[in-house]
This record gives sequence, structure tokens and C-alpha cells, in this order.
Amino acid sequence: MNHFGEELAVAVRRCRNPVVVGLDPRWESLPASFRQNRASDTESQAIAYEEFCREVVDVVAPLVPAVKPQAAFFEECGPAGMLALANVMAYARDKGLLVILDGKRNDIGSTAEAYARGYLGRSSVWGADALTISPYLGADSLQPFVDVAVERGAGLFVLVKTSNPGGGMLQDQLIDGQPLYRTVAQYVADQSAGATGQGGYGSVGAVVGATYPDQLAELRAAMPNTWFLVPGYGSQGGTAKDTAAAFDAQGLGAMINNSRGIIFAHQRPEYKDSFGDSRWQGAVEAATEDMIAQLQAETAVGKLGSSDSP
Ligand SMILES: O=C(O)c1cc(=O)[nH]c(=O)n1[C@@H]1O[C@H](COP(=O)(O)O)[C@@H](O)[C@H]1O
Repeated sequence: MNHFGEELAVAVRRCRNPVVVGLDPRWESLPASFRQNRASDTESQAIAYEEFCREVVDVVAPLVPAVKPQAAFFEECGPAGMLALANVMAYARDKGLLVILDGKRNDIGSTAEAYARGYLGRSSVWGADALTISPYLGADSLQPFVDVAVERGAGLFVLVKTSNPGGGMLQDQLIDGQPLYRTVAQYVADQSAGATGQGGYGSVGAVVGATYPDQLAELRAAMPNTWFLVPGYGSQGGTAKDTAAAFDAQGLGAMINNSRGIIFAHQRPEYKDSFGDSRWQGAVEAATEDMIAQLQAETAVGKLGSSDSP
């Protein structure tokens, strides 16, 4: 199989959930054991991030289909951080996880092609299964990513309606009476129109925030063959119920991201007393399982793997 859209459907069905664990290491939130007796220079910080993320992968690899390393937190550590990112991505792949690199990359066509060649596909130097990209420079800045993704069976997630409060400044601007995000959505939807692989979804997806459930429902209707990557669950206030419209009747169609709410669950009141800092891995596991249960209860995710689901 060489098609990200299909690989995602297979992985979600195998795991019976669409949870993406975001790998967003923040120094101040790392369990104490990763910070103690460690210098705070960028090289030491990068090593701590790699060790922490490897241990998070060990906990979640048996539970979820994918992880989403956030490039920013590794880039903050300079060259050592980029090496740590590469190592974490390789480790997650080796553990059987799909790796969605969150880089929000974009540039003019000839430059975009370099990004695409560098990041997309297991044969690339970074080996990401999928990459987040921004549409700000227009369609000709997206096409090189699409061309390389299709050629290599990799995936993309284009920012369409982002979870942050300020996204509407641009995304909600009306053009010919419709919000700008619908223009981007049309381009994205066209890339997967009529997809017939496993699950019926293409490899070019859309990022749609859980914090905008009405727009999420509207976009699902407009993009029937498009995978959604849905950030904003948990720390940003999005709930399982807010994501319900993103799924089809079989429980496919959307990947729900949760970064801080899972990797730093030991700091959350509901897990702090039971696990705390010293047993942080238990908190990660419990938060992941609780999120899966919430999605199964509140959305069609509960249909995954059931007898009436193909
Ligand atoms: O591209 C993304 O993943 C993304 C798009 C968006 O609209 N909102 C958003 O929060 N994200 C990312 O998703 C992650 C959310 O982190 P948590 O709020 O901790 O779950 C961060 O890495 C964000 O950069």
C-alpha cells in the first residue's frame, strides 16, 4: 500500500481510534527526572526532549495510530534540536506509528518543492508520513507539496480553519460572499475528490479546529473525501462532542490531536494525585485511554471495528 489516505484508514481501524498524540516538548512542563541535574543549554535540552518523547512513544504506540511532532519546540533547541526531532520521528516510525510532522511549511513553488522533497515520504531525509502546510502563498505554493506527496504516497494537512481565536482575521474574510477558508477548502477538496481507496479518503487533508464546531460541520459537508486533522481538543477547550461532525458513519474521516493534554497529563488535576510527576507515564496512558473513551462515547468513533463497519 502506498497511499497515505488509505494507510490512515487502516491504522485508525486497527487501533479503533483516531487519536494523534502531539509531541510538543516544553522544558518547564517536562517531568522533573528529565530536568534534574541537567544543564539548561540547548544541547542538554534537546537530549531531554528526545528522551522524553521516546518514552511517550513507548506508552502510546500500542494505543493510537499516529503522533504529531511539533517542529517548533525542537527548532528552539537549534541544530541539536533538529537532530533530536529526526531521532524521535525515526523512533516513532520504528514503533509502527504514522508520523505527521507539524511544520506548517509554505513558500513559492520552487522553494516549496525543496520542503516537499526534504520532508515527505519515508524515503525522504526526514521521513515524515505527512506534513502540515500553510496555504498563505496560494495554490501554486501548495501544488509542489501535492505533486511530491502523490508521487511518494505521503500525506498533507493544509491549514483551512485553524483552532486559534485570531485565525478568523484572514480565514473568515468574505470573498464573493463566502469566507476565505471555503476557497482554501475547495482547493483541498479537489485534491481528494472521488477518492476510492480504503475508507474513501485521499492523501491531502485539511486542518480544522475543534474550537469551531459549526465550521467543522460545514467543511465536512463540503469535503466528503478529505481527512481532517483536528487540533484544539483539551487544552484549547475543544471537546469530543465538538469533533463529532468530522466523522463519517463508520467513524473515519478525522484525526483528533491532543498534545499538552496527553504528554503533560501528570500536571492535570484529574491525574496529578493518582500519578504525579514520578509516575508520569501512567498519566499519559490514562489520559490517552480516557480521550479514546470520550470519542467512542460522543462520536461515531465507537463504530470503528464494530460488526457493521466494513
Ligand atoms: O497544525 C496544527 O497541528 C495546528 C493547527 C491549528 O489550527 N491549531 C493547533 O493548535 N495546531 C497545533 O496543534 C497542537 C495543539 O497543541 P495542544 O493545544 O497542546 O493540544 C500544537 O502543536 C499546535 O501548533
